[in-house]
Amino acid sequence: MSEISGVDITWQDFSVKGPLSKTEKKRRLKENLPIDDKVIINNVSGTMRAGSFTAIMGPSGCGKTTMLNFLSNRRYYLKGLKVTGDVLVNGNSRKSIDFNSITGYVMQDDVIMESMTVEEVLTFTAKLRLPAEIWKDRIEQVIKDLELHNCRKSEVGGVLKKGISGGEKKRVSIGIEMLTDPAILFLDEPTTGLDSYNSENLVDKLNDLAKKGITVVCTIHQPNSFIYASFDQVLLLAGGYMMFHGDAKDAIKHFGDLGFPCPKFSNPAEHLLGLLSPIDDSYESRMEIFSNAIVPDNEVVEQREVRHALQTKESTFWEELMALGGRILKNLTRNKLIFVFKVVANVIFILLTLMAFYQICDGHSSTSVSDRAGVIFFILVYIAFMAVNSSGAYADEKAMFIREQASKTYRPHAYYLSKLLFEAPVDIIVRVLVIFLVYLGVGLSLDKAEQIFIFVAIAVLVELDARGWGNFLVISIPNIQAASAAAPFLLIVQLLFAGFFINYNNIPDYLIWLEYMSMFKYSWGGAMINEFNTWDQAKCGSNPMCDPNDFYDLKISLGMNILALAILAIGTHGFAYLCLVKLARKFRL
Ligand SMILES: Nc1ncnc2c1ncn2[C@@H]1O[C@H](COP(=O)(O)OP(=O)(O)OP(=O)(O)O)[C@@H](O)[C@H]1O
Repeated sequence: MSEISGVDITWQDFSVKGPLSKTEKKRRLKENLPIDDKVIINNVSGTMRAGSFTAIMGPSGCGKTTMLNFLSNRRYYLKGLKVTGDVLVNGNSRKSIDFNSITGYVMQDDVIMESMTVEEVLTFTAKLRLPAEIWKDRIEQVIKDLELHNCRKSEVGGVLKKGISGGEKKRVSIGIEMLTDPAILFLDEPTTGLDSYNSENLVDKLNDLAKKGITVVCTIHQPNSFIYASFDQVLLLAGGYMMFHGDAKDAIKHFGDLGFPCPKFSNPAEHLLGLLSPIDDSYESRMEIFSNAIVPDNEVVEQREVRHALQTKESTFWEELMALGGRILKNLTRNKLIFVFKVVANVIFILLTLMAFYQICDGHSSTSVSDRAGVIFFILVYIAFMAVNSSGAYADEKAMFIREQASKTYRPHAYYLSKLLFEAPVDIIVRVLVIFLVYLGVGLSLDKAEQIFIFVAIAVLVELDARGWGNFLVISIPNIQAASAAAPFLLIVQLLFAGFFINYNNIPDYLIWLEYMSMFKYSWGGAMINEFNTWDQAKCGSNPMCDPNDFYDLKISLGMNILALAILAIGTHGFAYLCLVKLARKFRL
């Protein structure tokens, strides 16, 4: 590990107030009590020294996570709260330094690309954030420090595919943050979900990192006695106060001296949490004793330079695009099941369509006109529904995107473009093959060779439009289930106003804007004009249907329909991209 100039972090007069819950507000209103904001943390100050390992502990709801968010500057998570106080780093105001570049934050959940190996995960971040001369050595160092040799070539895995263990996964999450050699490492409940062996092992590793000069700060729920003994510092929060901050061993003595000794053979952490939790009638009196005995932590830190020992870099757009593209391709080739499913779904579609509509369009009767209109509509609808669902990758990767944005690993436009250039083409190639086969099989017009190519071009634009809508929904709606429910609804509305179910003339004026936004209006209209381009009305007869342009009120030219589809594609992807930028801004530190 490179030499870190140690960093002391000081917080001064930190207070947090938050809105009352609805039920509490109702109760207070009923009892004529004031309904002011509740105090979550009340004017606390203190310092964590370089090279210390501090655990923030306290009963549920005491403000541990809020405190960690404040210290680590994760402002988005403090939204809705009234927060006051300052943070100093080596005696300098946090605002005066690039705080993000000297910190790492490990989220409670390990959000890592499941199909990649441990080494690939580390390489992805290292290549983007570190200069070419050092990234390989740095990966080796992190693997050594976090003892990841045994699993370096193993896939991370997930719920459906067994991969590395939970403890290893957590160490990989820490490793990603450690690549840039941060001076301060924040961890939100790092042992949650781990068995005691893995928890102890992890805490050991964190202790080792602290011994190398890093200021390690974590929140923790109920550590066992071995883990408690591994902390050098504990910060105990309860009832809005910092009840204790200092040596973990001194905490036992402090509360013992106040008349609450830790019983023999019991877990000190459990004993302390029991004392600080409202579990019995004597809670109020205990709190009074503890708050009167608070030793203020007003240690003055002399001002000194904040120096980041390791040189990091800002990657170029091209590097980001290539790294993201490589990750997408690895993910695609390793998730064979998804690929197989897509191929099978398309093959079934071809077979069913050909069984139902084989050469149905071959004819010159009025029935053939409605058959052609129906088949064209059916193919376009199929493409749109398949494409709108392909935005799932954005949903699966949202948490990972947020983590990577918080550490500014790449820019949102590189991410969005990588999806369009590396993920979409695989689907589009499959779809083009399907459309060729179906077009020939159902017997759509081949009077002019370009007709089939124009139809394919229209279908690809529908694919892009639907993908744009899908991306927009998945990125802009925070709830994935709500976004999935909205996608078919959005398509159904566009279907209704395509001109197939309701003739354009019959659409009420106040709903006309829905017609203009319908990708089916332009794709179906364009494909119909293309299909009947060479139509010989004389062979069909006098049935009104024999003049499809007039019967279906197809007024927009083929070129204009294609242009409208292209504008819709640019518009929907543009909106989706803007939502992605907004999402990234929320979480970028
Ligand atoms: N953004 C917010 N808006 C409103 N209230 C909030 C917000 N964030 C936290 N709170 C409230 O602040 C209090 C402290 O929450 P916090 O999550 O920090 O506690 P915690 O000690 O980490 O809890 P736990 O151990 O259960 O995770 C809770 O009452 C919570 O409801």
